[in-house]
Amino acid sequence: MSAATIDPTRLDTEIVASTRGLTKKFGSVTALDDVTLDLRENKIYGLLGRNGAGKTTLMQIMTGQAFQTSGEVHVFGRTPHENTEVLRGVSFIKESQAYPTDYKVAHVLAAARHLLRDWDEQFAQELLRDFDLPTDRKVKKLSRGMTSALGVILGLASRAPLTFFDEPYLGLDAVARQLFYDRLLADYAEHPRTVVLSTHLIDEVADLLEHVVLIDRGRIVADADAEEMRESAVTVSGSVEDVDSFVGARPELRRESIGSHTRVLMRTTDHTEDVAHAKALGLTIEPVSLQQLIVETTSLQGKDPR
Ligand SMILES: Nc1ncnc2c1ncn2[C@@H]1O[C@H](COP(=O)(O)OP(=O)(O)OP(=O)(O)O)[C@@H](O)[C@H]1O
Repeated sequence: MSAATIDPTRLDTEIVASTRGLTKKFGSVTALDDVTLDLRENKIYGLLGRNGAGKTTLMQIMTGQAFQTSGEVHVFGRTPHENTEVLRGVSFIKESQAYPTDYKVAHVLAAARHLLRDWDEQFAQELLRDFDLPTDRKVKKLSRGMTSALGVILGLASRAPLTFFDEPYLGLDAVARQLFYDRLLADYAEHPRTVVLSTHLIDEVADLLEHVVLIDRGRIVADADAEEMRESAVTVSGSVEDVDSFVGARPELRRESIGSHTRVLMRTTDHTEDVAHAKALGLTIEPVSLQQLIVETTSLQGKDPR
C-alpha cells in the first residue's frame, strides 16, 4: 500500500504514549538525546537501531522502570512511574527479566494474571501448549529458548494496550520465532493494540511492522510509516553514464561499481515516478529492503563508539 492509499482513519489514531525532549544520561554517556516520539493506538512499531543505540533505555523509561534526566514521558496521558493504574495496561518483555529464585512458570503466570488488566488466561494456556512450556518447571531451570518462550507468552497473553518486546525471542529457534510472529499477527487482528518490537532481525519482522522508529546514538533518526520508508529509496543499476544522469544530485546511500557498470542505492521522493522513469531509460530498478535501508541510514550517521 502506498502512502496515498493508506486508510486515513488509521493515521489519526489516539496517542497512547509520548515523550517530549527525553534525555537520559549515565555519567558521561548520553543514552537518549532529546527524544520526541508519539506511539499511537493499534499499531505495530519496530524500534530499531544498532547495539547501544538507546532502545532499551527508552522502553525502560516509557514503562516506568527508569527515570529520565530531563524531558517528559506520558503513557495513557499520565506519568508511568509508580503509577499502578497505568502499568496495569503496559507489558514490557525483555530477555533479562529476573524472577524470584523459587518461581515456577505457573507462579510467573499467576503474577501476570494479577498485575495485568487485560490478561487472557485461556490464550496463555493455548500458548503454553503451542510452545510446549512445562508450567511446573522452575524458571531458573528453563533453557534459554524456554525462557524466551515464557517471555513471548506473557507478552501475548497480557493483551496489554501497550506491549513492548525488547528482543525477547533471542533464544527462540527459527520455528518458534515464526510461531511467535504468526500468533502475534493473528491475535493482533482480533485484539488490536500497540505493540513495539525491538529487534535486530529486521528482515524477519519487516512484514509485521506498520511503523518504524529508528534510533541512532540516542537520537531518533527516522519515525515513519514502514511502507513509506521502504518507498523512500530504490536501487538503480546500469551503465555509469546512464545511472549518473538518472541519479543527478540526489542523495546516494551506497554505490558499487564494476568496470563501466554501477549500482546505486538512492533516496527518492516520488517512488512511482522514479520507477517508471528508470524503466523507460532501460535501467534496472529494484526495491530496497527495510534492513538494507536501516543499515545504510545508521552507518551514515557515523561509527564512533560511545
Ligand atoms: N545502567 C547503565 N549505566 C551506564 N550506561 C548505561 C546503562 N544502561 C545503558 N547504558 C548505556 O546507554 C547506551 C544505550 O544503551 P541501551 O541498552 O539503551 O541500548 P540498546 O539500543 O538497547 O542496545 P542493544 O541493542 O545492544 O540492546 C549504551 O551506551 C549503554 O552502554
